Amino acid sequence: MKIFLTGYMGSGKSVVGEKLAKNLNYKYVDLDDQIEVIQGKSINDIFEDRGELYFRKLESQILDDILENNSDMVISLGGGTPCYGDNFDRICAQKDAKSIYLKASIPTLTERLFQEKVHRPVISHLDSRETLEEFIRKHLFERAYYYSQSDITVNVDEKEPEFIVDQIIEKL
Ligand SMILES: Nc1ncnc2c1ncn2[C@@H]1O[C@H](COP(=O)(O)OP(=O)(O)O)[C@@H](O)[C@H]1O
Ligand SMILES: O=C(O)C1=C[C@@H](OP(=O)(O)O)[C@@H](O)[C@H](O)C1
Ligand SMILES: [Mg+2]
Repeated sequence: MKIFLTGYMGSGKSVVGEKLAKNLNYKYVDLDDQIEVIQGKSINDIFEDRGELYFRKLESQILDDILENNSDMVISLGGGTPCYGDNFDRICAQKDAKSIYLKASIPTLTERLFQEKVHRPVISHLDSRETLEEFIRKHLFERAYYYSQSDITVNVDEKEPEFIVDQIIEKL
């Protein structure tokens, strides 16, 4: 089975995904890490040198490779992956797969992303906590349309990653 983690930046897809894969003894793929390895560049540098559109094309191509692979695996998507092109339709069309939305509140996302925005080119220009929060509010409003079509939703606020893993396994 393939398990896709969806959700906004900072919702914990990478942290939870890795632990979930260990727990299930599944292969683990972080889509962003794959892109960085294949390109030999950080996500920031890809955005800066080639632009977001180029990044979105890579993201979609690597998703194709994952969809063609038949191993059991947990895949941490990027926050934008389900929201571009037909990526989410292709994920939904995959046999023996489940998508899981890690749902975090705006205050939780703002708190986490304010510490880590330098690694995320989509938000790195937002200087204050207030502008970041306002951006997240609008952006999440658009993107939640996609995330909420996932098979399973798990609320992640104030929960340890290990507890979230247990909840996912229970819901699966
Ligand atoms: N359940 C959690 N509780 C506390 N901190 C978390 C939790 N999940 C993720 N984090 C922290 O939030 C930040 C973003 O997590 P990450 O897994 O990179 O999110 P994503 O891949 O969805 O962008 C990291 O610093 C991570 O350690
Ligand atoms: O939401 C987005 O558009 C993005 C999310 C990032 O992944 P995380 O959600 O793991 O931070 C990464 O793919 C890139 O910076 C763009
Ligand atoms: Mg991530």
